[in-house]
Amino acid sequence: MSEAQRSQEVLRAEHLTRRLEGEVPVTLIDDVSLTIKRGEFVTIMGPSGSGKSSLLYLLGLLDRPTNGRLQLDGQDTATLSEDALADLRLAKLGFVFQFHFLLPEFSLLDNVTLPMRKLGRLGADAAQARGHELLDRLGLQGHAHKRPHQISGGQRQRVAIARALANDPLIILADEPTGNLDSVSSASVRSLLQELTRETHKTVLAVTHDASFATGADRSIQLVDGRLVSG
Ligand SMILES: Nc1ncnc2c1ncn2[C@@H]1O[C@H](COP(=O)(O)OP(=O)(O)OP(=O)(O)O)[C@@H](O)[C@H]1O
Repeated sequence: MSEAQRSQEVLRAEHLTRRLEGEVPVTLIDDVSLTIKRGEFVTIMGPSGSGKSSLLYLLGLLDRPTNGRLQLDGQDTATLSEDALADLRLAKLGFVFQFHFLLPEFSLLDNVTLPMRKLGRLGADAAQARGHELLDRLGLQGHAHKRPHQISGGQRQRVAIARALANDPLIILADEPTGNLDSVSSASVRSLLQELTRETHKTVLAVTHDASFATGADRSIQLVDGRLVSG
């Protein structure tokens, strides 16, 4: 493989396996190998309990495999400490979950600038300016100083996307991002994520039950019983 091809890869999983030991051992993910390229919009689909969230957690460095290797942006992650993994997540990954996980006592702007303040790359003024820019981009202009309970569920999810974009991540990982939304808000969140891949060349990896998500995706990964069956 040439260097140029390799640099297009943002994630490379080789034989990833995640087993839970115990009286009755459970294999959540079973020998999954895949590569994700820069700018791809990939959905992860499959029946309930097939391991979609487990795979996303492994790919998002929120869990460690029992076997196999994972490279993020060319870096092997196996030997990294918990702190180093947290730093890598903060700098290179953005997460959107089914529940927004916004901090209720913080304004929307503070929720969005929090990851920037943690990373410390931008000064306070630049972080505020970027926070406003992201909220505006996501159709939340005029709401920056509201708190999460003062806006709708669809708007909260858009704030969660703005927060995921805060540190200009390489990859956005989304776990059922439209699972709690009505159909209109779902469509808006879906098209926002799709626009992001087109406009900013972000890579999006989304677990979803929503077939219309897959229609607009570059690729759909199918899981059954923790195994990759296509994609
Ligand atoms: N901590 C755990 N202990 C025991 N079993 C677990 C644990 N976490 C997940 N599982 C099991 O592993 C399997 C995969 O779970 P996972 O949540 O990854 O599936 P999923 O495809 O995302 O499901 P859903 O679509 O219902 O959210 C399921 O059978 C689940 O019950």
